[in-house]
Amino acid sequence: MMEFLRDFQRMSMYLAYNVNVDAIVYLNEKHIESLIKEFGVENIKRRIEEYPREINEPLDFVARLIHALKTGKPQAVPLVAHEADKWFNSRFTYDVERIGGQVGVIANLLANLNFNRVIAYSPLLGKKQADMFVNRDNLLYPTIEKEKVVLKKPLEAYREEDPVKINRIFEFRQGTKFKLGNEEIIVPYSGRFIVACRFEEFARIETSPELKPHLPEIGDIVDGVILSGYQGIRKHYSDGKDANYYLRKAKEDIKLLKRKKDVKVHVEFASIQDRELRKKVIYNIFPLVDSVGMDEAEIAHILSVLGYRDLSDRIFTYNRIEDAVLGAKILLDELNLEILQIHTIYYLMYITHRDNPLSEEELSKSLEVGTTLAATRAFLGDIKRPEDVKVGLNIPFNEKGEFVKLRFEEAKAKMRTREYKIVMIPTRLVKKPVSTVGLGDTISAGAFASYLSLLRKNKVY
Ligand SMILES: Nc1ncnc2c1ncn2[C@@H]1O[C@H](COP(=O)(O)OP(=O)(O)O)[C@@H](O)[C@H]1O
Ligand SMILES: O=P(O)(O)OC[C@H]1O[C@](O)(CO)[C@@H](O)[C@@H]1O
Ligand SMILES: [Mg+2]
Repeated sequence: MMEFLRDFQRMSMYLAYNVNVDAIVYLNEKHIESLIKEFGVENIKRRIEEYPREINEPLDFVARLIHALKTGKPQAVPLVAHEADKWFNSRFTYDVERIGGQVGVIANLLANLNFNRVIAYSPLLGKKQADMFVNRDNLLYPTIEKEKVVLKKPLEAYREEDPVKINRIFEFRQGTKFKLGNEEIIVPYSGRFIVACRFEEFARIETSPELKPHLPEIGDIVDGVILSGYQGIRKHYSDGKDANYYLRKAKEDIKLLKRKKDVKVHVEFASIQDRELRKKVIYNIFPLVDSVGMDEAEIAHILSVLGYRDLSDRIFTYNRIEDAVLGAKILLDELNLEILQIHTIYYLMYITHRDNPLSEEELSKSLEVGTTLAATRAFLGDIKRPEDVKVGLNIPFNEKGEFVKLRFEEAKAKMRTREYKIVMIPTRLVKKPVSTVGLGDTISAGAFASYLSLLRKNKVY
């Protein structure tokens, strides 16, 4: 771990596109019971059956939240109605506000780990968001002056008029018990439910036309790129633009970043409820990038739109390791990724093609960086300096670890895996995490950065 931390100080990373404020509520039994009382058991059950993919009114939220609590899976559902947005403010008081979005979470993490340089871009940068970035010399926002890139601290670069996006995060904990009519529900795993604000003003996920021509030089000066935020694209915009337009722009960005130097690009996937949009993002973006990270709910969602509905349902319902391995093989092959990383509550997994230059041992080490950082953040709430990571190193691997390893070996023995390298490690799991939102982003950033560092060591990058 420590050798990676040293290496990180020589590395630079470019991040785009999403930064927001996460307004967090720690859900307790009282909150849930009072929502059920207010909206009525039958209404909620009916709405769960209808499975709304957007929040147009509060009942949509309550239904999807209760559904998420039953499965214990991480979920994010878009909020599209302004009325419902107001309801959240009147109905909940938020326990904490912190920086969110893959770019927000990862930028602060890498800057605090003393990366040489973290260039964090998002099309909008309001004051509140600029304030939430750590104020350090190695965390910079790209601006353009006299047609040249000038990297500035976010606090010197924000635009007063830019709106600030607020997502509502509901943190739930394993073992929380409540009744839905006669049904007793016990939340099986801890996690977060995200009400992702999707108003049009926040949905223009793109690089500004001024910055865009400079992406080749940015790609050239960094060691890696982490992209996310495609989940915020809409199908249609009021000016006639559509998802195809923004995805074409997104593809251009990746090609530009790789133009001067074939810099490795990681995409951190996030939940996309709309099946058509999800499919578009997968088919447009994944084939252009080297590495993708996601959680177990997201791989199930992806497999479902790629036509593997049974497998998808099995992953969602039974959490079996052989299903996750099979799903990962399908994804790696169909989209021809260099490396795919899946994080779940009990284990992390990498799958690559057999010819990947890293050994399975090295790949495992890279995953360990991911889970150690996540455990540190789960325990402390934040990682403020490299030394904090010692805390994560003292968190034991979870108690299902041995079982996970056994099932993984069994799955490998049963399946055709010769063409791949597949490694799995148990997670270091914090019993009472400060919060869980952003832990996946943390894992992926640590795993990708250490993957790059190992490629470097092997002189293949
Ligand atoms: N209490 C915990 N301690 C350590 N790691 C955790 C804990 N809870 C969750 N994690 C890790 O964080 C991951 C969450 O990832 P994800 O669902 O992508 O979250 P997000 O998108 O909010 O970053 C889990 O798969 C698990 O590996
Ligand atoms: O999809 P959006 O609205 O960009 O938000 C991403 C969400 O995912 C997270 O980055 C966690 O992965 C949250 O911090 C954030 O609320
Ligand atoms: Mg995630």
